[in-house]
Amino acid sequence: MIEMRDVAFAYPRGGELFKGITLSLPRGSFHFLTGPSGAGKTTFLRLCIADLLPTSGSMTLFGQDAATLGRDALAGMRRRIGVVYQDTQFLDHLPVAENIALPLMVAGEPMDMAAIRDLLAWVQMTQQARAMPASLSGGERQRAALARAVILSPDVILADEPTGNLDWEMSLRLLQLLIELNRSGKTVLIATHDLNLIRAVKQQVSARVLRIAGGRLQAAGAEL
Ligand SMILES: Nc1ncnc2c1ncn2[C@@H]1O[C@H](COP(=O)(O)OP(=O)(O)OP(=O)(O)O)[C@@H](O)[C@H]1O
Repeated sequence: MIEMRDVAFAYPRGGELFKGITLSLPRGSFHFLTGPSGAGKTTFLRLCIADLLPTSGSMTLFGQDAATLGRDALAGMRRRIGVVYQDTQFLDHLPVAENIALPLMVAGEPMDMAAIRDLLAWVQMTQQARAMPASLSGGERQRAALARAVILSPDVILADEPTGNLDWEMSLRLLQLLIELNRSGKTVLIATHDLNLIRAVKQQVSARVLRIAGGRLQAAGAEL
């Protein structure tokens, strides 16, 4: 799905953030990305959706070289990748159901009301369909964010500290949804600081844990 070969990245006017990254995220795999604050986890996820491009090395998305993709091709690729951010932004004047449906509108797809209802039920938000985003709890916001990230049926789901503001119980609930997606064949990559959460998930699925630190990406140590 996503492959990187000897990738290095530096922000303009910044030093090299990482280098020598070779990685494959195959179909149906489950990966965690961990590492100290500022090591580059968010940057790495932005590379995975070709929001940023490697400064050297190569990256392929769904078999195509990311550097050669034109705007339309890139937009097509991004539709196949759903992203959940730590602090998800919603359009505050639209109810939850419309917020979840936004990617359909942006993609020019018909409003599939049955799919929206199914997704709301899946994230246990049926009661909140008409609620406004400002009234949601942190856990509800993140579940709505996950529903929005998967409304276009992406092949890959990237989540950047999706449980950062949630308590343990709610974190597990959210992770359970991501596990379900993985079991249905989706590729999942989650950036998180929370090693306990990684341990809990690893009891249920075979997940690879990567650690980014000191500019390098490696398999995490034996503590996991
Ligand atoms: N747009 C940008 N321009 C320049 N430097 C940036 C930009 N975004 C991030 N950085 C820098 O790149 C480094 C990595 O940031 P990044 O957000 O990827 O780290 P992170 O591992 O996700 O951190 P955290 O765990 O705190 O969220 C940081 O030093 C950050 O200041």
